[in-house]
Amino acid sequence: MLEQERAEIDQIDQQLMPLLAQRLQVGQRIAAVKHQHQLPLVDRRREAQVYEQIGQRVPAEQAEYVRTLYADILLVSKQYQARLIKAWQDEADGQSAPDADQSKLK
Ligand SMILES: C=C(O[C@@H]1C=C(C(=O)O)C=C[C@H]1O)C(=O)O
Repeated sequence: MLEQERAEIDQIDQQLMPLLAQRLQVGQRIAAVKHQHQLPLVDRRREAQVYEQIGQRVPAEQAEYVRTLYADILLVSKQYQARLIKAWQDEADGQSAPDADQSKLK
């Protein structure tokens, strides 16, 4: 019982997990550009495009669930980028302690 379905889910996860890691990896490159050019971390217009694509790619009855999943994917994506940018900034500032200089906190 359920072996077949769980094997299917395992196969899907096998594709999905590396793709999620790859997505974060591309985010790392985007973060580097944002750091280099002092661009804001969050881009709401781009996020709206991502959510819009869900409506085009997912059956209507599942779109709401996929949107919820993407809210987490985007959140983690931004957390990851924020951590990278902070580390690069600290490096550029000479490894100052995180709260040693309040003026550097965003
Ligand atoms: C990856 C980016 O950074 C943020 C994260 C996004 C994402 O994970 O899709 C989209 C927009 C930004 O808020 C980006 O700017 O493209």
